[in-house]
Amino acid sequence: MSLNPRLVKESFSHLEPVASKAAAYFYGRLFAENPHLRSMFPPAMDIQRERLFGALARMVWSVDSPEGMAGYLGQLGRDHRKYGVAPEHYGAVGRALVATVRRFAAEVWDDEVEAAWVSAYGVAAGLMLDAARADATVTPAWWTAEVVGHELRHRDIAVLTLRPSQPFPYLPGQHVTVQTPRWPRVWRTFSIANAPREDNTITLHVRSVPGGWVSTTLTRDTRVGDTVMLGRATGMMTRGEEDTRDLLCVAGGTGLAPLKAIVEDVVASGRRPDIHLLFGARTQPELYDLPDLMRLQSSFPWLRVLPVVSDDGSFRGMRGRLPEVVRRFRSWSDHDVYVCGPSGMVDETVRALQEDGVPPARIRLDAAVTTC
Ligand SMILES: NC(=O)C1=CN([C@@H]2O[C@H](COP(=O)(O)OP(=O)(O)OC[C@H]3O[C@@H](n4cnc5c(N)ncnc54)[C@H](O)[C@@H]3O)[C@@H](O)[C@H]2O)C=CC1
Repeated sequence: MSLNPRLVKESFSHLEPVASKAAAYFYGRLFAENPHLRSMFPPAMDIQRERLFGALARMVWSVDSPEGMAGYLGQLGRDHRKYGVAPEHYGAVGRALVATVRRFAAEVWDDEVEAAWVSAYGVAAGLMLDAARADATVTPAWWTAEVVGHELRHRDIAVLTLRPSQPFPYLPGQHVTVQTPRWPRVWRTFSIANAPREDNTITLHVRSVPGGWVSTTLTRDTRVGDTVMLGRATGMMTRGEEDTRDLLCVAGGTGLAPLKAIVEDVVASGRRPDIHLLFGARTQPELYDLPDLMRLQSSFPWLRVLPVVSDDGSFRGMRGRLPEVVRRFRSWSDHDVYVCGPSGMVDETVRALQEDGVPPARIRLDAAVTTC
């Protein structure tokens, strides 16, 4: 059976306009044929459905680029270890997937298209399984971690320090998935807010969002001494050895977390680039980490921390929306720039930077972190 990227892509385009229906059908079919698999998934499947489609779309669009496919699916395979996924589950998923595409791409479906999907899924599953097997020889599927610090810095924002029970490797700028005992099988992603420490602890900045099971539990119902589970750290918003330019970090709200980790890492490296850290919040009390940032600034004179408040006329410091402050402050065209925060803020800030002449390759963002 040959891999035929064109047939896979053409047939998949019939699913895209009906993505949520197709995802619901896929899981319905999977659980009807394999009821024992239902207990591996969280009670509410909405985020799961979105993730499935996002993952499928990435697989399909990289199907003719072996490197892109291997990189992404390898990561996915390693990440799926924490769900308890075993080799036999791949067959069940493959059958439900092919049945789903057959149903929603019925008008173009024939034996050739079916063969193309079976072949593409076989390659994808093989890449995921190989990566998961190799990973199992070097790291656990997940880590337990004790909560050793919990500070409610604002009504809705907590800073948690966790001590994983085994060495927890990560790079500054990466994020981690967290599960709490209150919500089994519900994993949510948070950025790590510190450069690696000798005591192996990590810090997370968590804002409780309305309806957010994990974020609310971590903010309001978690205490020192509690235990959580961590998945492996992932993410591409990291610094390379060759990154030696001055830095601009633009942080909106808890989007500060990964940028603080990067700044701490630069400070610890002994290098001395100028760093501007714009930390934006809607109100002054939401500048939840300012005292810590000011301490960091006083120990590293090349760092300038600039708090910016958007919705509070009584704030006596810099006021405005982050993208506008970025625009009016100075030109950043010779800087490496990291941007993290609400998606609207990130999009607008990126536009401002591009208009200023910062090349896209020097603007670093973190992909799709949903924290709720
Ligand atoms: N690794 C990642 O990608 C991470 C992403 N985040 C994301 O950061 C966000 C933080 O949310 P909050 O703390 O509630 O921030 P927030 O809503 O309180 O806003 C923080 C700052 O961003 C500005 N802002 C918000 N929306 C804007 C828009 N559309 N255009 C221009 N400026 C805007 C505000 O004026 C304020 O200065 C969440 O969406 C979270 O998912 C947080 C941590 C890590």
